[in-house]
Amino acid sequence: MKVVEANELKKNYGKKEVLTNVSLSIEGEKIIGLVGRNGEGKSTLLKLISGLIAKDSGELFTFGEEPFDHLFVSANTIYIHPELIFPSGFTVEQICKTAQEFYPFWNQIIATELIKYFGISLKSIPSKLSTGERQAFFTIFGLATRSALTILDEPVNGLDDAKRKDIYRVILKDYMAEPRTMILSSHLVDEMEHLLEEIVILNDGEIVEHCTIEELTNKYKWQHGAAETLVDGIGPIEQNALEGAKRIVGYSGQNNTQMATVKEIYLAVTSNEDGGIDGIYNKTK
Ligand SMILES: Nc1ncnc2c1ncn2[C@@H]1O[C@H](COP(=O)(O)OP(=O)(O)OP(=O)(O)O)[C@@H](O)[C@H]1O
Repeated sequence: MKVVEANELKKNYGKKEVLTNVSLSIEGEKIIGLVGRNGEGKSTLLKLISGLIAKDSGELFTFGEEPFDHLFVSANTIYIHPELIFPSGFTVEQICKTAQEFYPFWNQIIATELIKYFGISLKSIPSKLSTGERQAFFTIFGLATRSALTILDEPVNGLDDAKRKDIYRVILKDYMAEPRTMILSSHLVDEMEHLLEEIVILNDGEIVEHCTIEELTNKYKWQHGAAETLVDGIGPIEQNALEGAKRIVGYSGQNNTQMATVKEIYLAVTSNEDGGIDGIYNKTK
């Protein structure tokens, strides 16, 4: 069964069109990265998949069901995001205890041991934790539910370098201990790339790429040469005094190419080629 299936999915907030035409198919146990620029609609898509908000039109199925307000979907899906709110006054320990009643595969040992490892007191109240501590708790909570569809929206938000490294390791270990479908959304593509089997790139209300990391890096490459010799590319041309111009292009066998990183490809695929910040300042001259 497909875990997620979307066809021509649309979502607006009032007059603001956010998702205009999303088609997506996710199946199997794997870790998938969802990336896109700020405000492109990643969280909106994840909320739709989790059944927290309703679509406007198109088709959307999670575990074969229309997800909005669907008990089976909510029992098998966890959506963790930095603005998560737990019942006020509940301690971390009480939240974990209550979670056992909601989540049939809840792993109490993993939850409490990881919470302690990250230096969080079981007696603390999430709203009183520091941003990084709270996020670590949220991500641990999401993983400990062991939900068949585990969605982590910005799982390392506010965490320092060392803690981010730890959280990535925890995500991978937890996935290996209990393989399931995980969707991670983050802007730190280069940091989480090693965890991902597939990547989904959202841009202008649509999915512009959904493939394995290997397919992505085989598809787009840096092309080098004099500016006038470069074929039309997708990214901005970067001038380099020694090497001539270079840009990322859909690879079509040119021999003046070299591998681009996932982050470079993501930035090129989602760039809007207006005048940018330079253009704004040039207007004032
Ligand atoms: N409840 C809402 N009401 C009105 N507009 C909303 C609402 N939620 C989100 N938006 C708008 O929809 C757009 C997409 O928001 P969303 O949070 O899905 O983007 P995102 O890709 O997750 O962004 P970011 O990377 O900055 O977290 C934004 O322009 C946002 O302002």
